[in-house]
Amino acid sequence: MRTGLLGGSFNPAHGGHRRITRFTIDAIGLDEAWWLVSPGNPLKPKAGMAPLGARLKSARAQARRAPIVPTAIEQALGTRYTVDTLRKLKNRYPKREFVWLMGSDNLAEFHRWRRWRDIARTMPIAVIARPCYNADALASPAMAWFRRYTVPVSSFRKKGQWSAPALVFLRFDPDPRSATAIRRANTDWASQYRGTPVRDRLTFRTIRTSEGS
Ligand SMILES: Nc1ncnc2c1ncn2[C@@H]1O[C@H](COP(=O)(O)OP(=O)(O)OP(=O)(O)O)[C@@H](O)[C@H]1O
Ligand SMILES: O=C(O)c1ccc[n+]([C@@H]2O[C@H](COP(=O)([O-])O)[C@@H](O)[C@H]2O)c1
Repeated sequence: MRTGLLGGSFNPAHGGHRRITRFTIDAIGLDEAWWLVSPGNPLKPKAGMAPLGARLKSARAQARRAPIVPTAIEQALGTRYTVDTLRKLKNRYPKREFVWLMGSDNLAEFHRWRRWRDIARTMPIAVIARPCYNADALASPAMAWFRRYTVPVSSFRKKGQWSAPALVFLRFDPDPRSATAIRRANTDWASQYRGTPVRDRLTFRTIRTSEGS
């Protein structure tokens, strides 16, 4: 099973997440993608972060009828840093072939992530172009290191084992949507997702929608 992993705050999930994920599934030949709804991005402030359950519910709504599985598995694994999450996921699902997915805004900051080169050695990475961030991403310290590992899309689609480090840069119709814009327009977006707890379909855990993550 070729599985893409899109980590994020999903505060809230939006149509841009759905669109880039579906494009990526088609472009690099994935069976499905998991959205790892983060208990808390280590580089982002806690203030303004909606409860994990509400963010997971918003992800469920956006993933409907698509081969996308939203999950709060990092909470179950007890991990915050991506390097730890990916190592544990590979141990837990040894038969899956994973690829890490992220928008170009994250590539621009990637050199600040804990042990980012180890992340790159753990699994291949697909970066999705994002309006306003591509120039910074391509000029970033991480990209200077990745340059020698950059591969064309066609090599991702080939059958057989993926190798790492490998980075593919995907350019689709740019999608300007962002969670920041949604929060600006509606500071209380999470209220529509309050109420009944949400069951994580991957971990079978039940997560409340009213409290901090
Ligand atoms: N419109 C988009 N185009 C490309 N990548 C995107 C887009 N929106 C989100 N992503 C990527 O999806 C992942 C999860 O994003 P996240 O949940 O942080 O949403 P966001 O819209 O970037 O949020 P915020 O505005 O709060 O930073 C990240 O890798 C991010 O780069
Ligand atoms: O591991 C790190 O050091 C690290 C630093 C910043 C962000 N991340 C991960 O990057 C993903 C995108 O986060 P975000 O908040 O930009 O949507 C999410 O899975 C975070 O846990 C990871």
